[in-house]
Amino acid sequence: MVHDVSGPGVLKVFERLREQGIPVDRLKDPSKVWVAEDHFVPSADKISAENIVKLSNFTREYGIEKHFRYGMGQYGICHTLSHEEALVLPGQVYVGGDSHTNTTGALGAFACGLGHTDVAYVLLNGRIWFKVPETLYFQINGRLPDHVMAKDLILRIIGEIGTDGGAYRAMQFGGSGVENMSMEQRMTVCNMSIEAGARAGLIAPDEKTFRYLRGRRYTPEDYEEMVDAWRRDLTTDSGATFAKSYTIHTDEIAPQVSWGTNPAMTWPGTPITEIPVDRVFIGSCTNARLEDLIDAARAARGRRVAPGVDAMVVPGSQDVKRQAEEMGLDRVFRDAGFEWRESGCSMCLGMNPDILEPGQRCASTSNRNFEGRQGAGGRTHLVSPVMAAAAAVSGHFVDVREMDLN
Ligand SMILES: CC(C)[C@H](C(=O)O)[C@@H](O)C(=O)O
Ligand code: SF4
Repeated sequence: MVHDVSGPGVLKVFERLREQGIPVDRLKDPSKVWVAEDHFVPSADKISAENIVKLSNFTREYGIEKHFRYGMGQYGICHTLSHEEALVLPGQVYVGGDSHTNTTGALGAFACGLGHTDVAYVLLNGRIWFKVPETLYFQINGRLPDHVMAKDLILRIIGEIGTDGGAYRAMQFGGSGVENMSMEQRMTVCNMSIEAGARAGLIAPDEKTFRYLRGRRYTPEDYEEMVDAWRRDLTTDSGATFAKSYTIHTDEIAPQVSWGTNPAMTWPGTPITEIPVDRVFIGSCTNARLEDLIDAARAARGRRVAPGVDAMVVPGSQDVKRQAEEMGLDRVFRDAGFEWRESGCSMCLGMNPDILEPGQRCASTSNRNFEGRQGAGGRTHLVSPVMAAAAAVSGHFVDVREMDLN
């Protein structure tokens, strides 16, 4: 997978190879390649327009058919499309020109992000070299308490092990807590494994996974036979050894609000209700799937965005948007004063016009609170969708467990 940032980056690598006389006139297998336009949107500036032209030329020249174009039918964030369109299947090795490619480990694929040079290599050769990572195993027991979401669980885990706690390891999640999670929640967990430095996030596929991938646009014709093989082969070996194992009881998890400028900093010791917010962003590859929007709507329904707060909802894909609209969620958000937008990365990163102004503080369902991530001089607090919506209607952070949710 390449998108509107990594695609043009890969093409630069192609140019350099061409200068050195290395042939780059055909890809190993264009049917295994797909392209998304998500990072620069919404944007009408020169660089983004040029990048979209480069991507279009690229897919035409190399015969790539799976190109999800901004503004046309189904499009959105690459890590939402990869699942919704069944572009990746359990047991596959999937690489993408984006660090959150880890998300797709939730399907039981070995999925990870690569730099432009490595992506170029894969496109041309159909293979890549990996040092097999050691595995950290997270045994999650129980069921997430009311109002506590997968985002809270993964923020809590990263808070515990640190942003290098998973460095070049696979973080595997299992146990009843994971079995009880929906596919969408599992994606949130694997998505943020990269924030602990992990090479991959991984969840063994189960009946939920198989059901989820059935009947999608790129679900293969012999899918049921594949499922039979996966049921047999893609389970955790009983004698598996892990570099380290952790046990987490879901009832210990509380709603989280990140503090500071990396996703491991979650415990400020300041009452969250004393922290006012200026902006609220419900979106990104971490938390903009249908279930996330349903959860956020529980805090928005029948309420109003607090005066002075600017809040927006950016569905992860146009299919998510359409399904949410069929459920009337757009009305819930709009009536409450949220903006309801077209899909893309939007305010997750400061690469398009959706940015914080200096000094603004944002409750964001995204995954990175690095300095200036959402705009120079802005401050980001990472939260779950329901915590973000609750902050929007309250004007400051609140503990959703104390709220009357609809
Ligand atoms: C722009 C892109 C290459 C980058 C990434 O790889 O993660 C972006 O998606 C991000 O979240 O920072
Ligand atoms: S939504 Fe954010 S984290 Fe995800 S791919 Fe886009 S910019 Fe990266």
